[in-house]
Amino acid sequence: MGKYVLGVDLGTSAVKVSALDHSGQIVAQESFGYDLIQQQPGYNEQNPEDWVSGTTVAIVRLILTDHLAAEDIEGLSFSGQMHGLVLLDENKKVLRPAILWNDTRTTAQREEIMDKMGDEFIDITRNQPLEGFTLTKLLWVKENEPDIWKKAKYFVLPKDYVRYRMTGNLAMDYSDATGTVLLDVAKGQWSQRICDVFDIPMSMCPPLIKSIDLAGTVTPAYAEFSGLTTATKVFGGAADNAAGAVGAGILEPNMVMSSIGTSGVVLKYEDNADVNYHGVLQFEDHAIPDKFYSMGVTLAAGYSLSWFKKTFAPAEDFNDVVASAGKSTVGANGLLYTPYIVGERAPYADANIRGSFTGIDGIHQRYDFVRAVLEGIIFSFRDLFDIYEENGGDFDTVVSIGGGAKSPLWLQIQADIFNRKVVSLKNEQGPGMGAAMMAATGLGWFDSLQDCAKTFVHFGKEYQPIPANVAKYQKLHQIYKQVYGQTKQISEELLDYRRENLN
Ligand SMILES: Nc1ncnc2c1ncn2[C@@H]1O[C@H](COP(=O)(O)OP(=O)(O)O)[C@@H](O)[C@H]1O
Ligand SMILES: O=C(CO)[C@@H](O)[C@H](O)COP(=O)(O)O
Repeated sequence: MGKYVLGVDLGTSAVKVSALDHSGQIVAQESFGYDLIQQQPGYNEQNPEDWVSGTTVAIVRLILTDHLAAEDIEGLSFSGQMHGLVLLDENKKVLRPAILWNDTRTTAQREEIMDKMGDEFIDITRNQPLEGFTLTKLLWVKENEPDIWKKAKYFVLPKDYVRYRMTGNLAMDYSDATGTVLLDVAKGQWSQRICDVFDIPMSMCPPLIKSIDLAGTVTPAYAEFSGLTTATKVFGGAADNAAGAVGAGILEPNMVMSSIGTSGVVLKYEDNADVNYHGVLQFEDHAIPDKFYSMGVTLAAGYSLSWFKKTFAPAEDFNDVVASAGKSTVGANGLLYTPYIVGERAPYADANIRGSFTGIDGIHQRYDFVRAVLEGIIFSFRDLFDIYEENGGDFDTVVSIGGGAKSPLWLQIQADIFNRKVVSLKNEQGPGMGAAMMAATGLGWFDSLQDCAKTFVHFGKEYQPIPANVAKYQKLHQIYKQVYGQTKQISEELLDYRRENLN
């Protein structure tokens, strides 16, 4: 039996590869960053080759720098940024840069889908056809890039492409397939009806596999490229939020996950598909066979903070900038931020809304702005909690994961705004941990992901809500909720201005 599994977390800002042993300890970790290509407002692309190179560099470093013996790496699996469209030709060569989950150019296609299918679409896929999801991107290419469309023979999602390059086999797991909005969720198959209505050949849809299924072994070519051996087994993996939920131990309905990555997510485990959020929240297949989860997504969570830091504090240490918010007050001395800087997905499915600071006063310091950004992101999560509460959601524990969970101040702000206990993980790598757990379970180290969680998932510090702060944040959230409606028209006019003045 090999000593290690690798969890490959293919994020939007970077790929992080973690090596774990049988006890779930992370023995080594390497990452490699890449950029977004943003050619126009609303456009977000990445080059799939950057994902392959980044993943390979991280694996090479694990072997050469961290001295893991390649033959000890028994298996690996993935957590992948969701929805991004990777189009391949008949030789499985990439046809254009991938169009990502946070790319919102596809409002016309979203409307076209709803005009043609309406509620039938939501009944089949359990989701609205939002700009971020893969089907709208497929239709955009079909309508705007006919030469590329003619050559397109297959589509996959980001981690599926990396897995294909490692194994030579094309596949997609169910958890990511739900996010394409081409899956008939009840039947667990690609939807013939949706493919027919939009004239998409079924042959473009890759074979479906489970997250813990074996997808293949490392090819001789990839072994040479990466230093891995051809004996290493590669397992399906999951959408990053499904993987994050596994890695955060979200395996019971009384727990909720709050993830602050580039995007932000509030996610709830769903035992069955009976609950219906009518597309207001996303509804997805879980990495755990025959289980589901629902979630609401804030498009720019960690991205808001990274944008702020890059723009206003480029030379400073990230931790110092975040910690400076401690010099401000609850409510950032009366400054409010809405994180709609790339549009929003939930609770407002609105590609044209843009962010704002409201209440700027001559007394405000930069640290108040940082605090307002941290709080504004969590107010947007609070909007999602409100939806769960309106639907009878009953939960007492929030597990916080993602890069944002590195900040103790931000974890306390979450506890105060959610008015619930917030726990962090001992290691904040929820999705990477989940990916490694899928490899460990696929290899038979454990009988199930739930069984694996007992050994691999360890909670860290608990943050309890502070009653005086809870009361203040409840008042501020009522004010925050007014900003969307009052900035909607202004945002649209400003976006029109930008589009007219593109150079
Ligand atoms: N020290 C920190 N404190 C708080 N937030 C941080 C810190 N470092 C990074 N972040 C946030 O974490 C986000 C990245 O989280 P991560 O889970 O790695 O994202 P992704 O999977 O999308 O690549 C960044 O956008 C940043 O805002
Ligand atoms: O679009 C979604 C979920 O529907 C995002 O959550 C992406 O899956 C990107 O995740 P991060 O890079 O922020 O982890």
